[in-house]
Amino acid sequence: MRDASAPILAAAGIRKRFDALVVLDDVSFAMRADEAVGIVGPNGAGKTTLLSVLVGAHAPSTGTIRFRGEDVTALPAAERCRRGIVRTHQIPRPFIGMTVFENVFVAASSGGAFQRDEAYQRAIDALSLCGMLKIANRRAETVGLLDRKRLELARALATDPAVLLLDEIGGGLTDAEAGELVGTIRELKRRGIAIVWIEHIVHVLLKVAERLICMDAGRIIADGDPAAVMADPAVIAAYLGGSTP
Ligand SMILES: Nc1ncnc2c1ncn2[C@@H]1O[C@H](COP(=O)(O)OP(=O)(O)OP(=O)(O)O)[C@@H](O)[C@H]1O
Repeated sequence: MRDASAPILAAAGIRKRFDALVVLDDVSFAMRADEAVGIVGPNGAGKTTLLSVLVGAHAPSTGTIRFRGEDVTALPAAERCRRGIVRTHQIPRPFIGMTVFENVFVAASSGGAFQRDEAYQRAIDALSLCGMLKIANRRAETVGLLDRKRLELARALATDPAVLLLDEIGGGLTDAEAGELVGTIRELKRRGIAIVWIEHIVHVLLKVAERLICMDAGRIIADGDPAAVMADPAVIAAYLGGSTP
C-alpha cells in the first residue's frame, strides 16, 4: 500500500516557453491524494498552461511530472487520462450532435478505456452525481452554460480520475450558479479524488480548497493556507491590485 503522505502528483522545475515567451518559470509543487488545491493569479500568470503541462496537453520545455511516484513527463494526455489525471476545460467542449449521455459515455469508454457495460454504468453514475440524469437525452449543444459546465465535470468524472484538474469551471457563471457546483466538487473530494482548481471566484473556490497557490508571471509566489496566501503582500500586489479582498 502507498504511503498516504506521498505526493500523488508532483511537478519539479517546470519551465514552458512559447518561442521567446517564458510562460512557466521553474514551477515546482506536490500534492497529496487527499488535498484540494486552489490556484489563483492574474490573467496570463500561466495557470492554464501549468494545468495543460500537468495533464500532458503541452510538453514542458524542462522539468518533470510524477504521478504516484512514476515519471509521466513523456506520456501523452490520453495515457495520463487512463491513469487518472483528468482535466476540465475553461470553455466546455461537448461533442455537438450527441446527447448529454452519449458525451459522457464516450468519455468513459474512450478517455477512461472502460468496456461497454462498465462505461454505461460509469456514465449513469457521473450524470447522477452531477444532477444531469433528467437531461441525459438532450443534445449537448442545446443545454445552458451551467449544464455545459456540469457536463464537463461529468465527462471528466466518468473516466474515473484520481486527480481532477478544473480550469475555471465557475467562469461565466453567477456566484449562485458556481456555488451549485461546489457541492458536487466537495463530494468528489470526499470520494478520494484529489482536486486542483483554477478559479477567479475566490470565495467559491475557498469552499473547497484548503490550500491555495498564487501564480504571477509564470512563478508560484505563494502556496499554503488560503487566509495566509490571500493576506500575503506579494499576492495583494500581484493579484488583488494592492487592495484587500
Ligand atoms: N499556445 C500558446 N502559444 C503562445 N502563447 C501562449 C499559448 N498558450 C498560452 N500562451 C501565453 O502564455 C501566457 C499564460 O497564459 P495562460 O492561459 O496559461 O494564463 P492564465 O494564468 O491561465 O490566464 P487566465 O486567467 O487569463 O486564463 C499568456 O501570455 C498567453 O498569451
